[in-house]
Amino acid sequence: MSHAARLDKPVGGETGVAKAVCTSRWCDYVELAKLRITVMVVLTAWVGYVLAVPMAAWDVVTILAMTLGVGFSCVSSGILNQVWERDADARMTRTQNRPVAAGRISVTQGVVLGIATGVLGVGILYLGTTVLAALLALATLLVYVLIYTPMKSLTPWATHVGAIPGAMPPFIGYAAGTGSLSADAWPAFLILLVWQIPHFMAIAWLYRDQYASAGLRMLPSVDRTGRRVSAHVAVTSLLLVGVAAMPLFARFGSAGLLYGVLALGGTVAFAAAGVWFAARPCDGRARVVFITSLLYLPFVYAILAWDRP
Ligand code: HEM
Ligand SMILES: CC(C)=CCC/C(C)=C/CC/C(C)=C/COP(=O)(O)OP(=O)(O)O
Repeated sequence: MSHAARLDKPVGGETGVAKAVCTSRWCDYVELAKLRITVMVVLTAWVGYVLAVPMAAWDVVTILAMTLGVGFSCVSSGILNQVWERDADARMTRTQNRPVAAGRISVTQGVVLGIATGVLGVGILYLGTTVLAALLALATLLVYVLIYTPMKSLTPWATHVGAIPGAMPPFIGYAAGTGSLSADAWPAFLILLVWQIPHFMAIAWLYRDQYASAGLRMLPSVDRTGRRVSAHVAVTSLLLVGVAAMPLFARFGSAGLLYGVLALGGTVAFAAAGVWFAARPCDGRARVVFITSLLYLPFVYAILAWDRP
């Protein structure tokens, strides 16, 4: 069979963000790597580095090693997750075309690629940045693959556990720059930690039937009334405003007026979307929260990185 790219009609998915279906070998590798999420993860690590190191002291080799190290570690976590979840993935329309679930990449290939990229990522961080950055990346990888992934079929609290590795990349970037962590690294971690709950509850609301039929116990799949989903989204949306205000205080980074106006304004707008969804959960509102979440994170992180004292 030819390995030329075949672009079928885009699959919109319930989130409304269209994705092309592509069945060439290279598309398989790109999909295996979860490239879109990896790009976002690397960007959040960069912000951690920028918060840690003044521009005059930026080191190109460290930045390159951090980029490759975090990138490969994230790719590894995505591959091992897809190997582990291949049966559940095969039962959901959203994920059934993933290369391992669809059998285009074998389990052995997946395990080899997953371990190789993980060793490469953590190794590059160790050799090219700091021991702490490498250890944090290793812990992130292990928690995501060995704790979060199997927890998804057991309890809706898996999401809150998964949010911890999801929020680690800014810490890894900070540690790559300084070899340590201090108070001004915390807001970037906490913003990302709290942001993930509305981000994912919106997605899980839209895919609640698919998650249920795949045996994954996401909150919207087990809470059919939506009351607990509403509570989680409302509380975390409001909490996000609190953690996003932290950088304005001297101890946590002394961000300036630009951050105070634009980033906090953006946070209030995102929180308002979350509260609006929580007031009456429905697909339309969930789609707005999901799309706003993807716009909000790079926006607020860019201002956090830019508006330094
Ligand atoms: C508990 C944590 C998280 C969960 C369970 C989660 C889950 C998901 C899921 C299932 C999608 C796919 C939606 C679709 O198929 O339409 C998605 C999309 C996305 N997520 Fe998350 N996510 C989490 C954390 C993060 C983090 C930490 C980042 C980056 C810093 C991130 C970035 C993205 C991006 C960029 C997309 C859109 C692109 C794509 O669909 O591949 N997510 N998320
Ligand atoms: C340095 C390093 C290792 C970084 C990795 C950071 C990381 C773990 C990001 C992803 C966060 C997350 C829980 C995504 C959802 O996975 P899912 O399995 O619920 O999504 P799926 O259903 O689409 O597979």
